[in-house]
Amino acid sequence: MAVNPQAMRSLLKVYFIMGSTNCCQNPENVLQAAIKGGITLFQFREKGAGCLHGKEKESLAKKLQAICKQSNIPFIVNDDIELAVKINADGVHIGQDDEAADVVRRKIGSKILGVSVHSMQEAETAIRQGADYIGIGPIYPTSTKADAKAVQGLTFLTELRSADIQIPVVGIGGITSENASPLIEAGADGVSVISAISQADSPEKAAAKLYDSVNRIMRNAH
Ligand SMILES: Cc1ncc(COP(=O)(O)OP(=O)(O)O)c(N)n1
Ligand SMILES: Cc1ncsc1CCOP(=O)(O)O
Ligand SMILES: [Mg+2]
Repeated sequence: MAVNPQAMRSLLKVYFIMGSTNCCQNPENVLQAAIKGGITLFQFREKGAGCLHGKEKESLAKKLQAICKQSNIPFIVNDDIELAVKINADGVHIGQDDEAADVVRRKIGSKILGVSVHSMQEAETAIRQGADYIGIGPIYPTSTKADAKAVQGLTFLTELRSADIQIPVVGIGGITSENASPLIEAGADGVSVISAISQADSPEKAAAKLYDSVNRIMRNAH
């Protein structure tokens, strides 16, 4: 763990994830609008059919990183550890099909490390290997990730919190401002979304709605 858990929890409240293939508009405009709406953390996830590679990917990453920097929003890179180190991103997010968390921790030093987990065993390993937060999902059905695991609802999150596992947790998969409430009530520190913001007519309003609902639920639930 490299980041203070309380600081990490605040960053996870509204965690926006996006790559060029998720947007119907210019990705830089979408990110700028999402930041205006109140997102607390950003992940660059350049993945899927038609995504950018090599220099083009790096160039978009740097543009989005600069936008985040202006507003003090930490910039996380999905999967691509080399890129994260090269451009000095604030952190990385990896899953179970990516490099092992302890190997990644050694490569990134004190940057933020997020790990996707789907079971108690994976959660315990991620914690032991130095994760700052864990991502769990898909909570609800999603059409954004073709190879997503089975929908898990709130079962695993509830199991984690009942076992008194305190690591910062963010939920992912099909989350919107309308269905975020049970997730926060079950102990998540925030929501991570792709389409709820990137595909919205107004990414700014969508981000603001998510921010308001997460904060309202937190005031009542925690
Ligand atoms: C916050 C967050 N949680 C989960 C994921 C999914 O990661 P992974 O399982 O490695 O799948 P890909 O995103 O790499 O397709 C995530 N990216 N972010
Ligand atoms: C990357 C990822 N991992 C599990 S579900 C998912 C996609 C989330 O996208 P959306 O918020 O559009 O459902
Ligand atoms: Mg991954």
